Amino acid sequence: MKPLNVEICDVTLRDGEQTPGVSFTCEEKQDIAQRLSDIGIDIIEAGFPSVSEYEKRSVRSIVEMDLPSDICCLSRCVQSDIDAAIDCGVDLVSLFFATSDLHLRIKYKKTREEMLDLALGMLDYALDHGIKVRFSAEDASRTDTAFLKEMYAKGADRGASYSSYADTVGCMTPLSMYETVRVLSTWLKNPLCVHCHNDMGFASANTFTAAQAGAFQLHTTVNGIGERCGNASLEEVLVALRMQGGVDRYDLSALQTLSRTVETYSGIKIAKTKPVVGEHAFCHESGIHIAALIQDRNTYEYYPPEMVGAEQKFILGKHTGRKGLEYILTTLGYNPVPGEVDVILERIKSISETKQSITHDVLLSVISETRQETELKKTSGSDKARTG
Ligand SMILES: CC(=O)SCCNC(=O)CCNC(=O)[C@H](O)C(C)(C)COP(=O)(O)OP(=O)(O)OC[C@H]1O[C@@H](n2cnc3c(N)ncnc32)[C@H](O)[C@@H]1OP(=O)(O)O
Ligand SMILES: O=C(O)CCC(=O)C(=O)O
Repeated sequence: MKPLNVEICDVTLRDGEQTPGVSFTCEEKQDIAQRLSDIGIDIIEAGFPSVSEYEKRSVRSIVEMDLPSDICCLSRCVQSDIDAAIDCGVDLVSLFFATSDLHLRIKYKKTREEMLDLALGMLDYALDHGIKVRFSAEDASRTDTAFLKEMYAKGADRGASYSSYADTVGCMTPLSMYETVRVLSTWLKNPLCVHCHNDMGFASANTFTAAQAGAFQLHTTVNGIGERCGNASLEEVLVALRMQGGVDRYDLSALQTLSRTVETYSGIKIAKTKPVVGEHAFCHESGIHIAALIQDRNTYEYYPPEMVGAEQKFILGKHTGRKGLEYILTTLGYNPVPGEVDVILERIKSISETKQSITHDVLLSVISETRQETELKKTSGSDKARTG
């Protein structure tokens, strides 16, 4: 498979931090940046320096880490925002403005032309100060295509390094994303970036589909955190790139620790069923599945857990089958005698049906209870034989 031609700009430290209630300390941001860089993430969006002095210091401190990744920050089309980005010494600034008529009217009270002129002036200002610019359309997915093309064309002509398309309210579907990105990326003079939100649950799918359609820079956040329903999730996009896009240059084995780190720092709990990093991503209870998995893991695991730094787990419960139970007992060093598995299985199912988890301790007590009963039966059997 010819690998997709893409790079990742991870925006956990900026859009991820816009998750309501989340605020990373400078040290936490540095730790996350280091981990992203270790994975091989191409660009790290370190923050939005105009938010506060502390935020500005945090962005600068990440620049000073001198990581192999390029460092980027966000800026409105406002001179003081660009000055703050320049002061931080970032490699790239994402200079954004909202391009939809709705946002232009409500937020800026300006016409398309007025706002584009203002943005182009700010683009020139940033470029004159030697900083690379991503010229970004906020709410691009609800913007008139002719205006979007005009903005991108004028930005590229002035020297913007990238044109960026934000699905700010997550209104795109994979099909509309494919069609839109195909048109834009074949037409554009500079590489296209996509920034997808998750309001319909399509952020990662839209991002991957955009890559297949020709987008170059993909925006992600760890665990998919971000405004409202979040952004495209780094781990999902990286696994899709590896499994379906032929991209193998990122070190996926660090994804579990990165994900737990961001969970701790952000306080945003990861759903158990979250792809790649959820507690259940490689966890199996169903008897039919385990019976097949113990012969060949490909039957119910699309990619090996080790690839993403995780491990396979078998859980006992209502849905356990005989083969799975036998396998677990043998792995734990118990060699069940004939009939024993059936008794243990029945007990496990009925305990589980009272909503109790079958922890290791519960299993041990079920085993020991069953064994005692088997012993008792044996003894009373031999007593009967003696007396009878
Ligand atoms: C889609 C996105 O994720 S965009 C990023 C959103 N992130 C954030 O807003 C988080 C950080 N924000 C903040 O800390 C603050 O909002 C700040 C520091 C940026 C600005 O604070 P304030 O000066 O108090 O402005 P406030 O937030 O009330 O309003 C936003 C202002 O920015 C203006 N603005 C918004 N986007 C842009 C833009 N791209 N270019 C120029 N101006 C813009 C608005 O028109 C409004 O201007 P006004 O004050 O003249 O009406
Ligand atoms: O394109 C960007 O760099 C920022 C846009 C953004 O965060 C959004 O629209 O959600």
